[in-house]
Amino acid sequence: MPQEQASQNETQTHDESYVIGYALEQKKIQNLIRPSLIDHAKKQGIQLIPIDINKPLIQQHPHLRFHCIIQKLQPKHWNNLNFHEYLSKHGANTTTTTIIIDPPHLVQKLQNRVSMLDSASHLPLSLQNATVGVPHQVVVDDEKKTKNSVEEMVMGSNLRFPVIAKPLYADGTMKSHELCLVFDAQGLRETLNKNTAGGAATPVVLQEFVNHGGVVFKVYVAGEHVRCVKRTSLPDIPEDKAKALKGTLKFSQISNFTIQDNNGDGANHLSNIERAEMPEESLIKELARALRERTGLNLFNIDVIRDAKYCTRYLVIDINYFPGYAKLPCYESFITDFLLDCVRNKAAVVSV
Ligand SMILES: O=P(O)(O)O[C@@H]1[C@@H](OP(=O)(O)O)[C@H](OP(=O)(O)O)[C@H](O)[C@H](OP(=O)(O)O)[C@H]1OP(=O)(O)O
Ligand SMILES: Nc1ncnc2c1ncn2[C@@H]1O[C@H](COP(=O)(O)OP(=O)(O)O)[C@@H](O)[C@H]1O
Ligand SMILES: [Mg+2]
Ligand SMILES: [Mg+2]
Repeated sequence: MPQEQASQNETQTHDESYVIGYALEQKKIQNLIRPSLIDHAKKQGIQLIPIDINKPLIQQHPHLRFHCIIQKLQPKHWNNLNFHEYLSKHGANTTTTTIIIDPPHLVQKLQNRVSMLDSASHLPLSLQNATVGVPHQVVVDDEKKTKNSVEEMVMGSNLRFPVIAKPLYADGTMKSHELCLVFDAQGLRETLNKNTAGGAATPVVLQEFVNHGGVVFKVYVAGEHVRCVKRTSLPDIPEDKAKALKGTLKFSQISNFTIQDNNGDGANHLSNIERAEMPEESLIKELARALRERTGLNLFNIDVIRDAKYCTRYLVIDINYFPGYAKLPCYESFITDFLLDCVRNKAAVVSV
């Protein structure tokens, strides 16, 4: 594009300007609301305004009308803000509707690793070869723990070692990201025993561990906008090695690590990440669309792995509400385009 035209586009004035509020915790604001996003949004006619999550919205910015509000909140903050009071003034029955993205009762379903994956099971995807499912899993709560031996839990649920133990509640706490690979019955006994060092508090889900080439595909969704990136994951465990492994291995947020593969011969080889082929774009798009429909949500990402044994078998292992979009290249336009859709084409979004 010629430079003149480019700068003309950048300084282009907008017939309409939109006010979008963000109700987020401080850490999230620092990660997401960077000057580059504020600038990009501004050029598209969007003003991004911080909302104090500790007091009622009705008491804030009395001279502004919010076209849309994005949020990632704990229940106490949701109560503090009292959106309902605000909406009764600026909501659906008035001429100045404020859209709030997304409803908390739907977000809540992603905070439990069973209801989270329910939305991804038996997906109505029509693709030539590929299938998308969820790994086999079982919940262990205190009652189950006292009534069943660990052997019964595993065998009776058609699971086999290794399994991954994950806290049932994915509520954003550090603990909810503390996972554990469990290699044998003794390891599981230790994992389920809170009183031992490294023991996980129940309820936990025990999930089938699936070899997948050490790469997780993260599918970021913002309304109709979808992007998929590759990230580091757990390495494969060959079957013969798995039989010899004992005990447990704790890990946390492994996809945030960058691992340089080195085969031990001093030479740098292509990493698993570089080697891994991306899933077909049509699959990613259909998956995102189906999950938007199933969850009723706009802002989430999906962790997907591809079975190393059957390369057309994909598994959804995690769905996160309002993830770290700033890790995406050019996330500024990704977020801004979604916000523009919200305010221009209200029918395309689901709100409170
Ligand atoms: O902080 P980031 O950028 O690592 O984002 C986290 C996400 O990382 P991702 O974008 O999937 O790589 C992260 O995804 P994972 O669970 O690690 O797959 C969560 O969404 C996390 O939110 P919460 O702690 O579960 O409430 C997200 O944390 P918050 O930014 O919402 O605190
Ligand atoms: N069933 C599974 N089989 C193989 N690896 C898994 C499985 N579930 C999770 N993992 C690995 O563990 C990581 C974290 O698990 P995940 O369910 O996404 O928890 P979190 O919410 O903490 O991100 C994944 O990114 C992946 O690397
Ligand atoms: Mg994850
Ligand atoms: Mg998660």
